[in-house]
Amino acid sequence: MDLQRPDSYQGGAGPDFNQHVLHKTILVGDSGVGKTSLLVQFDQGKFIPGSFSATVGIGFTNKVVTVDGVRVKLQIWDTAGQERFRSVTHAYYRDAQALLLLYDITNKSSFDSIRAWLTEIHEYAQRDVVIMLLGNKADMSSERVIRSEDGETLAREYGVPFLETSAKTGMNVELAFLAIAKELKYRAGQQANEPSFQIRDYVESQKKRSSCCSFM
Ligand SMILES: Nc1nc2c(ncn2[C@@H]2O[C@H](COP(=O)(O)OP(=O)(O)OP(=O)(O)O)[C@@H](O)[C@H]2O)c(=O)[nH]1
Repeated sequence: MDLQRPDSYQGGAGPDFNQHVLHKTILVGDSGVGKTSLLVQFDQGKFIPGSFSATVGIGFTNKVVTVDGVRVKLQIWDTAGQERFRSVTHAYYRDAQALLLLYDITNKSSFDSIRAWLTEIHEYAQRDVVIMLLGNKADMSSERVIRSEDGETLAREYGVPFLETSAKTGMNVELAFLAIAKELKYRAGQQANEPSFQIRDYVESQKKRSSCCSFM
C-alpha cells in the first residue's frame, strides 16, 4: 500500500466528522506483520490475499466506532515497518494517544523486535499513551512459532493488554480497536463518580467470553 500522502483521506464517516475530536492511533511493528491488512479488515471487513506490497511512508484512515452508545472517532495511522522509514514514523508518535504494536506469530524475529519497538515508543511517544500488543496471523496455526503464552508473558511484563488477531479471518480485530476506543473515551470523559475502566481487564474478560462461548 502506498501511503506517501499523509493528508490522504481514506474512508470514514459523514460530513460532520471533522468537527469532532479525532483520537490518533498508530499501527507499528516489523514489515510484513499485517498492519495494513489489519486496518483494511477493520475498516472494510475484508482481507486481500496475494502478493505483499510494503507500505511506503505513512497514511491514515478515519473510522467512527460506537462504544456504550457514544461515537468515538479514531484516526488510525498505518506506518511502514521497514527500517528505512523509521525516522519518519517517529515524528508521528508524539501526539498519538494509542499504539497498536503487532508481531506475526509465524515470524520469530518480528516477536524479538517487540522490545526494541517498546523502547522506541517510550522514547518518542507520550508517557501515558495506550499500548496494545497484538500477535497477528493467528489463522496460520500450522506455521506458528510464537506460543500465545509467550505473547501474554511479554505483555504482562510491560503491563499492556494482549490479543492474538487475524487480519484474514477478522478474529479479535474489532475487539482490539473497540478496546482502544473504550479506553480513549473513558480518558476523555472521565467523571468523578464514573467507575474506572481498565483496558487490560476488559480485554481479558472479552477473551474469556469468546473462548467460553465459541460453541454457541
Ligand atoms: N494468513 C494471514 N496473512 C496475513 C495476515 N495479515 C497479513 N497477512 C499477509 O501478510 C503480508 C503482509 O501484510 P501487510 O498488511 O502488508 O503487512 P504490513 O505490516 O503492513 O507491512 P509493511 O507495510 O511493510 O510494514 C500480506 O501478504 C498479507 O496478505 C493474517 O492475519 N493472516
